[in-house]
Amino acid sequence: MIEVKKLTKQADNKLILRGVDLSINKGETVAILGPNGAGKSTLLKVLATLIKPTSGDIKINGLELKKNHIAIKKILGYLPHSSLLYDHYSPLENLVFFGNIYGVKDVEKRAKELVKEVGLSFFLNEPVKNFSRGMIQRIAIARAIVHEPEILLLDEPHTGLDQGAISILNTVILSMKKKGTTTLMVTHDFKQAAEICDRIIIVKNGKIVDDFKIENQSLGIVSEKYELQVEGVS
Ligand SMILES: Nc1ncnc2c1ncn2[C@@H]1O[C@H](COP(=O)(O)OP(=O)(O)OP(=O)(O)O)[C@@H](O)[C@H]1O
Repeated sequence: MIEVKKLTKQADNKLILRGVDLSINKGETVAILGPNGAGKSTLLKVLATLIKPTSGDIKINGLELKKNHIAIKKILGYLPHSSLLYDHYSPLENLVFFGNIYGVKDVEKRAKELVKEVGLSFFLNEPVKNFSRGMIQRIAIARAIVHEPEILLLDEPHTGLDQGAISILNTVILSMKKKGTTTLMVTHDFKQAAEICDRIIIVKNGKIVDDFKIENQSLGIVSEKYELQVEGVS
């Protein structure tokens, strides 16, 4: 459960988030859409405890973010724009390294399973520096879920992935959803948002301007509402 009240974020005299109120239930898969510069990544970074809000309250699983960021970090999986991987390490070494930080049990077994899940077993021991952007993104996704987080925060997860990898990622997100994981996903890809999310939030100028549930993977409704809110087309 994520509860955000009157959240603002200011940087360099610019108000990036202007009073965000948001409540997300356990197990929901939520897409955050919006134009460039709307504040989507900033919202995700605040929730990921990477940057501090200027004002407002955030509670995650009933814990206040301000006071409990270490406990909260353990239940979060965050995929930023950059992969956070070590270039000279292989996928196995990277995942074992990050798994150990989170105290993952049988970490080598878990790492190998994840590399298989993202379809890169053949490259298990190759240094990541030799990988393509899409391959790096696959391992970055594995890194974000190595500790089986309760909450997944994904910043443009589909970017750079080929069709095969997109379907692997969607399978990973949906299978985590079945286990009760809550996912927030910033994306520009309406098709993927409609396909795997059950709720859409539209952010514009640092505010939530629409928040609705979708059923039956309805891409049409997503595009229609986005155009209405962001491009002012009715
Ligand atoms: N640390 C910072 N200092 C100053 N301005 C910042 C900072 N971080 C972000 N901004 C500005 O805040 C605005 C929102 O940035 P953010 O990255 O959250 O947007 P976004 O909605 O994720 O955009 P995109 O779709 O392009 O990734 C942008 O104008 C950005 O330049």
